[in-house]
Amino acid sequence: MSAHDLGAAPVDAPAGGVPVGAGLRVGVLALQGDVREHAAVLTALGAEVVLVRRASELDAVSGLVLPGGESSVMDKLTRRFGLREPLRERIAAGMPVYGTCAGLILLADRLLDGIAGQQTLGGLDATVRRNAFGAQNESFETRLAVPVLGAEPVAATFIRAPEVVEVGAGVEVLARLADGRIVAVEQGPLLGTAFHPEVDGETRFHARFLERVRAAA
Ligand SMILES: NC(=O)CC[C@H](N)C(=O)O
Repeated sequence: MSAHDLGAAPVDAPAGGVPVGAGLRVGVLALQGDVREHAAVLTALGAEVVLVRRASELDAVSGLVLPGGESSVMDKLTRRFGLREPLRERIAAGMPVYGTCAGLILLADRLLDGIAGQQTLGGLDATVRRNAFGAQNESFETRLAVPVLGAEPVAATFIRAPEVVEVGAGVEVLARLADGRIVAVEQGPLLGTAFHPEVDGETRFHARFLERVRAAA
């Protein structure tokens, strides 16, 4: 499904008719990765979306999505664009953030199997292993139970995905694969998934992120 299709897809407004993102201005870190897909989902949920490439754009948003892509490249680009420290400050100050795949890697306090010198932004008290699924399983789709999102399972696409190998006491595990591996977590305003709901028309994680943004505002 293309970003255009996602943007055009009707999304049911919640009871009462007001979209979950109405009146909220949120960002998508737009240095690299699947920026358009996230922007389309957030727009469909009623939010105003800012593509964040510089600190002044970060200042203008009250929540941020870290997209999928390549975490080592995003790490380098956040430093080159002078975004690393502003991002760390906003995360430390409690800004709601949703990271998918490479974005989850960026959020994690501890990283295994990064490239030499690779850093994360941190904030999420978790250890994440990059490219955790071997060559035969580099990309796969599955349906996942995510009880906090309701009874309907989540369609989850994994693309050279990380896994969460350890979490601190303050982190809630939202979903595991059948083999027990942790693939969705939440710690206060920080939400992370190893997979890509934005490519499957799955909007519930983004809606949950937007609810956090509204609560923090
Ligand atoms: N789909 C993805 O975001 C892949 C993540 C990528 N393997 C990384 O290390 O950042």
